[in-house]
Formats: sequence, C-alpha cells, structure tokens
Amino acid sequence: MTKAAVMGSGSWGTAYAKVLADAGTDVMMWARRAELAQCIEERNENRDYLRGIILPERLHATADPAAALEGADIVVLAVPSQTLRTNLVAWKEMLPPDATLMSLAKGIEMDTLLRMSQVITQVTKADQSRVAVLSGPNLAREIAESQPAATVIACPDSSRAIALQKACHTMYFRPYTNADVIGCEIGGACKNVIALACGMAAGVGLGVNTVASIITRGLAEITRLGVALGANPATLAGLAGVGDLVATCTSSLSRNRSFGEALGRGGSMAEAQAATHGQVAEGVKSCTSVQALANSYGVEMPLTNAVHQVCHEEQEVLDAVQQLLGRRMKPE
Ligand SMILES: NC(=O)C1=CN([C@@H]2O[C@H](COP(=O)(O)OP(=O)(O)OC[C@H]3O[C@@H](n4cnc5c(N)ncnc54)[C@H](O)[C@@H]3O)[C@@H](O)[C@H]2O)C=CC1
Ligand SMILES: O=C(CO)COP(=O)(O)O
Repeated sequence: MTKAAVMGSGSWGTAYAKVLADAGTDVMMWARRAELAQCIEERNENRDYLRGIILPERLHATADPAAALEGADIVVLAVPSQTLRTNLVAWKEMLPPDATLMSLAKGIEMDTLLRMSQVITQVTKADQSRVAVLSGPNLAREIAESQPAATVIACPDSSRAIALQKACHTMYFRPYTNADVIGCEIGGACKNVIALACGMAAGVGLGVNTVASIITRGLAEITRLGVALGANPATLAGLAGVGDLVATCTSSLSRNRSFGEALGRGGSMAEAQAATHGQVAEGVKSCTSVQALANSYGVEMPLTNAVHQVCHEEQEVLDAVQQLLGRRMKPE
C-alpha cells in the first residue's frame, strides 16, 4: 500500500491528509505541536484548524518528523512557503531516498524569489523528476466536507504524477496531471495576491463588476509572468489559474480575500491578520516576491504592485484604485 507523510497539520495539510486516507493511502501527519498530534491521533479531529471534521481512523499523527517520514513513498510538504526551506533543512537527512516530494504551498520565497519546487531541489538535492506540486481551487474546509473539487498535480516525471493522482483520487476529489510545474506554481502563488486585491475592493464597498475585472486582469498579469518564466498559458487558463482565482477571489473562506477585505474596511495589518484567525495569508508576503520576480523579468503587474503598495507602502485602497484606473489606455 502507498504510504504518505504529510508534513504540516494546518488547514490544508489536514484536509489533504483526509483526501489521501479516503483514497486508501496510508497517512502519517506531522504536527509541530505534540498536543495537536495527540488530538488528531486520539480524537480524530484537528480542533485548531478544522474543528468539527471527523478524520478517518486510518489517518495517524505524530510530532516526530522522523517517525512521520519513515518508509514514505510520498512526502507532502504542507507548511507555509516562507518556512519551507528551514523545515526542509531540518528534515533532509530523514527523507526516504526515492520518495516523491510534493509541495502544497502557494508562494514565492522572499529574497531568493524561488518557487517551492526550486527550494525543494536546492535544499534536498533531489532530482527535479522527484519533485511535484499540487495546486487548484481547493479551499480546505470545503474539501474536508467532501464537497467535489478538482485539482492539478504537476510533475516532470509522468509516472510519478500518475502515482500521485491515484494516491488521492476519491469520489469528491478529482486530480488531473500536468507536466507544467512552473505554470501551476505561478498560478497558485499569484492568485493569492489577486485575492487580496478582490478583498480590498469588496471591503471598500465595490461590487461584482469590480471583482470580475480584477480577476480577469489579474489572470492577464499572472499569464504574462508565467509565460516569461516558461509556463504554458493553457495551464493558467485551467484549474491552477482561472479555477483557483475564482475560488479564492470570491470565497469568504479564503484567508487572502478576508485579509484584503479587512484592509479595505480600514483595518490595520494587525486587524487584517486577526481576520484570518492566525492562519497564513500567503499573498501578504508573496506580493513582495512576485513583484520583484516580475521586475527582474521586465513583466508589468499593476494589480500586484497596487497590493504591495497597500500592504507595505501605506497606500489607501481608494488611492490604489484611482491609480490603477488612471493608467494609460491600451488594447486588451
Ligand atoms: N487552506 C487552504 O484552503 C489551502 C492552502 N494552501 C496552501 O497550503 C500551504 C499551507 O497552508 P495551510 O495549511 O492552509 O496554513 P495554516 O495557516 O492553516 O497552517 C499552517 C501550518 O503550518 C504550521 N507552521 C507554521 N509555521 C511553521 C514553521 N515555521 N514550521 C513548521 N510549521 C509551521 C502551522 O503550525 C500549521 O500547522 C500554504 O502555502 C497555502 O497557501 C493551498 C490550498 C488550499
Ligand atoms: O489556495 C486556496 C484555495 O485554493 C486557499 O486560499 P487562502 O490561502 O486564501 O485561504
């Protein structure tokens, strides 16, 4: 039987571990805090992140990373983007030598401007054929409630991609394979920034036309960046691009959208953080790294720049809106 180690017991790590277990995969989760591992192990519930969801009996948890990783065929990396490197450095000697290393994180590393798959190959020295990413419209609570959704698993090695697909296919979770790792990662990281923009617009009281315009122009700038980095534009027109933009930019379950909404209502960064209940809103940091990455490739990303100005340069949301609308006219 396939064995997976899920490293990280936040909302998505836990929901995805449940998917794997429901698909018949043996799952061991790693939680940073021993009391959370114990709660999952003994009560089949992650009370801190997915209260009320009963986890399958076959899903186990530990706070010992070596015990979680032992014998794993698949290592699922489910910690926030900006912590992945430090965690991998601690875990690298414990990683089974042929395991597939799959990232769930949606972000670009600050300073290095690396995608998560690049961080993984750099730290672990694993061949890139062993590295995969999963991305798509997958709000954790809906998946944990077994509501139907699709996703994309990207890996350069198609046989590993198919093995990953089988390991998490259930009657409510439909994974598609794709060879375009860059497109999936750029879609996942950048849509968080656009969801912040949509939240800000909603927070200041703007309506659906505005949100739809931000989603669509957001897709245009994400695609420009993706193509410059070597992504297939079709990936960004799929689940890891449009699909995830629609889910994240329109759902009150999205931490990024909620964070932006709190800022739009006039809240401080600390108040916006509180609106996400201490969970990670990746776009707040990734707007800086995505902006820097785009600048280094000479790609224009006006919405990302506006989000950066509001989050980190003390610009008011309404001023950012005026600035965006005052840009020079151009064809679509
Ligand atoms: N929640 C969701 O609906 C989805 C989240 N994602 C992505 O999955 C990644 C993980 O997100 P969530 O599980 O939702 O976040 P979360 O905020 O719910 O949980 C983060 C988890 O990482 C742990 N953590 C935080 N800092 C850490 C550190 N320095 N070292 C080790 N562990 C640390 C926390 O204790 C917690 O268990 C993010 O990149 C997010 O964008 C992707 C798809 C869906
Ligand atoms: O990535 C997600 C859905 O696909 C989750 O979005 P948030 O991190 O904004 O909650």
